[in-house]
Amino acid sequence: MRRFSFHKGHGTRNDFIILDDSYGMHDMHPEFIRAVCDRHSGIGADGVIRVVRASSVRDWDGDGSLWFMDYYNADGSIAEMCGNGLRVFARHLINEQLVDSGEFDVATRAGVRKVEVARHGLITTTMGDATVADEDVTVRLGGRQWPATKVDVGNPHAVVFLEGDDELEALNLQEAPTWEPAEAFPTGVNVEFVRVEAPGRLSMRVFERGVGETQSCGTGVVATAAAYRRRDQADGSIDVTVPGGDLTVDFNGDAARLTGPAVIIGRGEFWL
Ligand SMILES: N[C@@H](CCC[C@H](N)C(=O)O)C(=O)O
Repeated sequence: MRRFSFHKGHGTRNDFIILDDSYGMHDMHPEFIRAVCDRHSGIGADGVIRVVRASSVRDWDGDGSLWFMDYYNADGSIAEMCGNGLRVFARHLINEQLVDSGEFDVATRAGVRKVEVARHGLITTTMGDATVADEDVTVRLGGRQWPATKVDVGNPHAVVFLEGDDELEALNLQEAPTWEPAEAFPTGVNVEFVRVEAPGRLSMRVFERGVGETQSCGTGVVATAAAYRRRDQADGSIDVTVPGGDLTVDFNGDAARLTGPAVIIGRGEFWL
């Protein structure tokens, strides 16, 4: 039997198991990830975040003194980036005194991201460039289809704008959306469904690659805001409401920043 300790946290109810593994000794096998993320027989989470020193990450050739956010989806797949996970990771580093101020850099597979903890408790992170493609793709779900904007936030997104009043709530996201052309997203995609509530105010639901419907997706919120900016030529910060809460995105050119809450809810020990 293997025993390990963990923390659990969430950002707008996108929830994560956090494993401290400074020197990269833990075996992050997909079967292990699936077992701990199982909501019936495991701890239950949308993903696992391993807290590891960048110098212990084989493919990392940047600043080795940083902490690296090693992110896995609940199905065991690796993702390049997780926006909500980054804030939860930052909160954990602060709580565990692994950083010595409220402003620090974090290494991720999508590059280095900056964290700023505000006095009122919200956390702002840089999210890199949100790159909106010129060509739309098609998303299908439940016998319907929509044009979708393809956005890269380090990880892949397809953003669908819905027009009808109750359409967002009526979607059945127990079913996985599909997309065309298949080559547009060779490693899968996160699909966001969006309603514009007012200028600069959006509501969104998401079907995450490697998980299914989640209560929130930080990179999805950034992708949605970037697609909205392009569609409506909008300026200024953009507020996005997801089932799990509220997040705000602002841009400097294509460079996005995401602000929202992050909470550590407890810690425990798991036997496998
Ligand atoms: N929930 C995350 C995104 C996690 C990764 C995603 N499912 C993927 O596979 O790209 C977020 O908050 O950004």
